[in-house]
Amino acid sequence: MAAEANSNSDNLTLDKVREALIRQEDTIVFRLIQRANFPVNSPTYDEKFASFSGSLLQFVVKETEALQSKVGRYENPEEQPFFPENLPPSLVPPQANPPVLHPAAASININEKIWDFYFNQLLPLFAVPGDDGNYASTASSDLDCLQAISRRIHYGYYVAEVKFKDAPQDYEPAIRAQDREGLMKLLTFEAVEEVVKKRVGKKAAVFGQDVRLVDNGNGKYKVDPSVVSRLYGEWIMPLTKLVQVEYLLRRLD
Ligand SMILES: O=C(O)C(=O)C[C@]1(C(=O)O)C=C[C@@H](O)C=C1
Repeated sequence: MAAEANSNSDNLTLDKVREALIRQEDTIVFRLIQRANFPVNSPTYDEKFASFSGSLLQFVVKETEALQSKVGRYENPEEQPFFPENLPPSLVPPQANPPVLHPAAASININEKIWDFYFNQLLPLFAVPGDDGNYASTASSDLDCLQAISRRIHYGYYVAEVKFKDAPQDYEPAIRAQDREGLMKLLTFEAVEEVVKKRVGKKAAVFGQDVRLVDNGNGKYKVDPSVVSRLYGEWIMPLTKLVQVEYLLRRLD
């Protein structure tokens, strides 16, 4: 169950879900700043590292996800693993909260797309070229970024659920017609997207400034605010909308 929204579907409102998305912006911006402390460190991603069967990054992600699965991380619908195959079961008793989401949410995991844009497009925009040898820290920092971004995007389940509950008469015809485009139009609020892009850029400027006692810093940011706005505009919001559409398409099953 979503810790940040509410444990009861009747208490779930669009305002509350949007507040949860706003809080997650802070986490994402801070984690990008953390990752930007290291250069690209490309050996982290070499197809084969030392005696591992894949890269050091894959090893860190798979082993971390296995541990987190045992302690119940993936019992939360918005927490989706990057390597869902063969994850060990949770050893933690399930929570007694009534489910808020349609069970279809469990089958929607778009982490492959997130992995792809993060490593192939985003990372080169905010990590400087170079190699300082800190591969383990780099990999865990990447995983921190990936998990925060993935959680935010899969939070689309709750956004979609609340929109559906607020206006079933608008959504049901498009769902019955399996009309992706129609659903996309219904759930899109361009004015909200513009505000989100501006706000996350501002957060990157505020959180990522160089703080000095004597003067007001050097005007440089740890992560370029325009890259954070772009992250939201090109990837995070479009993929959150994709999760919403996928969820709604199955909402009446
Ligand atoms: O706030 C909403 O209504 C959402 O659906 C979330 C979100 C976003 O990802 O931030 C996505 C689509 C909307 O066009 C606006 C914002």
